Amino acid sequence: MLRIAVPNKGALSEAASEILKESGYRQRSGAKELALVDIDNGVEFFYLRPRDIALYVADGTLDVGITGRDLLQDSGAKADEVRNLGFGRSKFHFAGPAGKYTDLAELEGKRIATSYVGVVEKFLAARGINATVVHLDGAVETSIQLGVADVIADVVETGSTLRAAGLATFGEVILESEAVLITREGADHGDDYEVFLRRLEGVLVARSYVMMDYDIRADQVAAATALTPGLESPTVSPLHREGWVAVRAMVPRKGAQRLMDELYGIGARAILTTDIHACRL
Ligand SMILES: Nc1ncnc2c1ncn2[C@@H]1O[C@H](COP(=O)(O)OP(=O)(O)OP(=O)(O)O)[C@@H](O)[C@H]1O
Ligand SMILES: O=P(O)(O)OC[C@H]1O[C@H](OP(=O)(O)OP(=O)(O)O)[C@H](O)[C@@H]1O
Ligand SMILES: [Mg+2]
Repeated sequence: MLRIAVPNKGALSEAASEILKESGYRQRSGAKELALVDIDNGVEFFYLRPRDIALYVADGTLDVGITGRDLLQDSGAKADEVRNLGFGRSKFHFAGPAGKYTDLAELEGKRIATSYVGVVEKFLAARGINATVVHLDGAVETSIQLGVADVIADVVETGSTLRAAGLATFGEVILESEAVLITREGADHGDDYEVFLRRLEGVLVARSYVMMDYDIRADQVAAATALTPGLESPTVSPLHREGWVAVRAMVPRKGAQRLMDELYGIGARAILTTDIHACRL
């Protein structure tokens, strides 16, 4: 059986279970369930802290896992990213009292509070900056007010937690993160793994593409299909109306509205987009 680690709590947990459900796998019915066997699909799921998942996967205890890129890098575990999953996006930043810091060189000699000691120490070493790293489990924004740190290094999503604490980021983004699928380097997990990957890929493509249909005059087909080339090639079917054809192609969801405007501009009519729920390419 393929053994898969899924975040049990936190920012990645719900979205991870959601994508697995969309991919046709059983998921647990309550947060207290720690493991679940999906016999029909030959897969066993283990619900674990996202921070621990890379370690289980790297040592071969589990075959595949969903975790955050930042957590994977922080752990230093020898697991590989197989696929980015498009949710749980965040940026890792240094931050201090608003207006007080502008440059990362100012970190020299400071006390830096973080839950991501691995990421921060690697960054400081690469820049040759000497600073003291203070390890906290969470709520790091409060540590400055409480006097245990001068600056923090943390995950920023909307920025509202920083603002509420009177803090602001400074310097460049240290790391752009999102949920990723990880596995052990060089591992061969067999057919159930290949099916798992194809199913996930199908859902990810379905999320980022829409199906577009439109009617157009036959003499404009070349121009229109240049705009909507599809994945393999667009379907062009005759219409009852003389000199017109119907075209069907998958197009990226992002930019679909602009594409509809352009198609309309070259004479296409009855332009429709519809969601795709799953696919195999
Ligand atoms: N708003 C967010 N807050 C925290 N982590 C986020 C956020 N958005 C995305 N993430 C990502 O989620 C992962 C952190 O997961 P984790 O479960 O440790 O977070 P958490 O929400 O802080 O959970 P908890 O605090 O309940 O332990 C990281 O990969 C991080 O980049
Ligand atoms: O930019 P934002 O949208 O405000 O999100 C980022 C905040 O969310 C997370 O905290 P969480 O709620 O997980 O609490 P924790 O620090 O105790 O883990 C993270 O550590 C930041 O504090
Ligand atoms: Mg947290």
